[in-house]
Amino acid sequence: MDIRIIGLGKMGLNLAYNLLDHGYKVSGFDQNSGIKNEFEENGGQFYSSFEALMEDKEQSSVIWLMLPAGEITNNQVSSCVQAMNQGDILVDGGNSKFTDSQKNGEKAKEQGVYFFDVGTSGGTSGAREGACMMIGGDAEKFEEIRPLFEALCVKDGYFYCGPVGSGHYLKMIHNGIEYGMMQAIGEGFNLIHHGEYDYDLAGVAKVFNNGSVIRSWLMGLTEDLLQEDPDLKDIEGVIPSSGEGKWTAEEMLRQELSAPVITQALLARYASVDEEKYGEKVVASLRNQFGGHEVSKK
Ligand SMILES: O=C(O)[C@H](O)[C@@H](O)[C@H](O)[C@H](O)COP(=O)(O)O
Repeated sequence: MDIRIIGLGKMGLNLAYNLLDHGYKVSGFDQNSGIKNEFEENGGQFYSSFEALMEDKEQSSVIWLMLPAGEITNNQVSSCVQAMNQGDILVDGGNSKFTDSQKNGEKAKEQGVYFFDVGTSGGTSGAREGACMMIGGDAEKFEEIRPLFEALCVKDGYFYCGPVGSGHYLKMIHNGIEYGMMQAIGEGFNLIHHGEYDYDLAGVAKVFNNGSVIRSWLMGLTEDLLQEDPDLKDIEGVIPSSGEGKWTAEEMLRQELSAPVITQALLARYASVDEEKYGEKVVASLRNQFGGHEVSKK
C-alpha cells in the first residue's frame, strides 16, 4: 500500500520516514518545497502542488493529512474528496476538533470516500519511532489500513475507537489530561524550587521517575530539562495552547460535568499569556481605594 501525505511538517515528515522504514512507498506534498531534497534523499517522492500529487495515478488510494487543525485541514478535506475516487481512504492524523471531523466525515461520505479521524500522540519522536493513535471511522474498512497502524505505532499503541469523530474526541480528552498532568508537575516543582531545601531538581525528577507512583514520560522529560538548566533562566513562563484543552473544557460545560483540574490547567495557560494583567490592575486599585492598601506602580 502506498501513502500520499499532505503536510510534511515536523509530524508529517517523521511519520513519512517511519512508513518508509517499514517498506511503504511514500509521496507527499507540502507548501514548503525547502524539504524536497531531504525528503527525497530519504526515499520519499515530493510533489510541489496538490494537483501534481493527485495527478499521479500510479499512487495508491490512501491520503494522509498532517496539517494544522481548523480551516486548513477542513479546506484540504474538501479538495481531497473532490479529487478522490469512490472507495478511497482519507485519513486526518492532525489534531482536529472532533466536531470538524464529524463534518469532514460527512463531506467524504457524500463522495463515497472513507474518512478516518486519527488522534496522534507521542510527539515527533513518537511519529518517527513509534506513535500512539486513536482511530475513528468505518470498522470494516479499517481492516484494510490496520497494517499501517501496526507499522506506525508502538506495540499496543493504536486503538480503533468507533465511528468518525471518536478518534479526535479521544485525543481531545487525552490532551485535557495532558494539560492537567503537566500543570501538576509544574506546580509541584515550583513549590520545591522555592522551598527551604536546596534540592538537586534534576535528581528529584529522576527519583520521581524511578519506581514512584508518578513515574512517567513527562517526568523523564522534566528530568532532561532540569538537567540542562535547573533555573530555566532562558525560558519565559508563557504557555500557549492550540485548542484541545479549550475544547475539553467546552465539552465539560456541554455535559454539565466537573473537570476542575483540566479547566484550571487551561486557565493557568491563559493567565500566563496575558501580559497586560488588566484584571489584576483593577483588583489592586479597588483594594487601594477601599482600604488604602499599597499599589505597586510601574
Ligand atoms: O499527544 C501529543 O503528542 C501532544 O498532545 C501533541 O498532540 C501536541 O504536543 C499537543 O497538541 C500540543 O497541544 P497544546 O498546544 O494545546 O499544548
